[in-house]
Amino acid sequence: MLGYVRRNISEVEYHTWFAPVKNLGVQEGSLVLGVRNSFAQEWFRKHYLELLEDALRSLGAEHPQVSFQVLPAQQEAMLLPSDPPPPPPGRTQSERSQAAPPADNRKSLNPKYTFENFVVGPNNNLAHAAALAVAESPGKAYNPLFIYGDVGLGKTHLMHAVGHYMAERFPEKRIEYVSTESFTNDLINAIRDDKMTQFRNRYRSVDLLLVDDIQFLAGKERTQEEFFHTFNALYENHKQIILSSDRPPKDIQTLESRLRSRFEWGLITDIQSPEFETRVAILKMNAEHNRIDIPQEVLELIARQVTANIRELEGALMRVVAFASLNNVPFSRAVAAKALSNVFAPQEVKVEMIDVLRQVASHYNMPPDVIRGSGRVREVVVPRQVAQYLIRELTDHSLPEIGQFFGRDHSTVMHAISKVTEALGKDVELTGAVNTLRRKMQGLEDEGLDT
Ligand SMILES: Nc1ncnc2c1ncn2[C@@H]1O[C@H](COP(=O)(O)OP(=O)(O)OP(=O)(O)O)[C@@H](O)[C@H]1O
Repeated sequence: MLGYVRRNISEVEYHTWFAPVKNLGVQEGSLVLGVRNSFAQEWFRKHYLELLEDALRSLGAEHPQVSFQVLPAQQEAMLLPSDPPPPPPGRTQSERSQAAPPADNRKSLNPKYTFENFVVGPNNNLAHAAALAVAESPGKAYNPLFIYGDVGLGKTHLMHAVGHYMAERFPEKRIEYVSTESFTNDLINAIRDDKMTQFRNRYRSVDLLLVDDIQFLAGKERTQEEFFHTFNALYENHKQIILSSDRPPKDIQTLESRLRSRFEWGLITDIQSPEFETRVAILKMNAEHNRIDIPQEVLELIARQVTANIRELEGALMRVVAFASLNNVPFSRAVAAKALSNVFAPQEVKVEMIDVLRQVASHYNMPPDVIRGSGRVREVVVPRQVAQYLIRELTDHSLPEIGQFFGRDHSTVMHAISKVTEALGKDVELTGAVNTLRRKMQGLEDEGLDT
């Protein structure tokens, strides 16, 4: 069936969407395909349902039915499998291959969330260093390790990375990742089914316990009580505990003080929103893992628009890839702006001085440095004035800042702006250039896209 699909769509499209799909078999007469998230589910329903039904018809099905199910997080792999992680420091490949066969101690871990796949930047380097220290000396370096930060910034990723690292080195160790919600539900079920001994055995016999979203312990007295005993049992046996939360322990309301103080025993570290360069690096890594060749300037445009949440950043990249492949157009800034325009209103598109300069340079077919340089011939002066005019219009930069960018003072920029303003409506060529460039920069250039 996949052969049929592959013949009918582009290679990029196939790799982006179909390579990660899992066949979950036939349920109630419908072929069920597992997809990585709800965005992909919606996308498949909208764009590939007919194709898949045709594929089934080509195999003789009379009334083909296909449905899509989101895979649970731990089954969700990289879109395409990446290379296996390198051996941890201190062990050679041959020693590694003689080690015991990997136990299923990674079953609660997402295979994508490794240290190798974690981009380190100023926003997360302390949390990363702490996680690495814990991975190297579990139960010794910092116990517990408490990581906090806003939604989608990599807390779960780092916790799992410690798990993978430990699983690789000590296949016999027991690793358990659980959300606070699952811990609570397990407890409720254990109480209901009279299975508290099993519950305690399960959580108190692990070597590494990773608990996500610990802030949800707030207000749950019975769960807090049980977690307190779990914590003590592990701690006393020098087992490593890592907790994540959206806020530091002191800000978790209605948390028993004995728990709060325990959470503060080890190391508390936070993760902040990534800055621009880190966002671009994350996008680049994602694109490389998925073997998508996408120009840096397109990645930069995406990174400028999605600033606060890495999960959304990854979603934005997927949107752009999907949009370009469905419209069969190469990646460009205009395509990316268009792909994201439903999610981010055009006025939110942030344009930087360097973007304007690049666009003007490409419009006039000359290197950006020549426009910024000292040349005084009309062929260079006009593009320079246009660039300064558009920067003033499309960015928040002040006249002195624009002047500095061009190595000139603010009065030169003022002069450039008034020159362009005067010429608009009179000089047809210049007016055309300004309008085209403005549209491009605002992401409104449609490049003949079929939307
Ligand atoms: N530094 C990073 N490098 C690469 N990918 C990252 C990085 N930080 C986060 N991610 C990716 O961003 C996505 C969200 O990360 P994660 O689920 O760990 O966030 P979180 O902080 O636990 O969020 P939540 O509070 O919603 O649970 C994941 O796909 C993760 O792989």
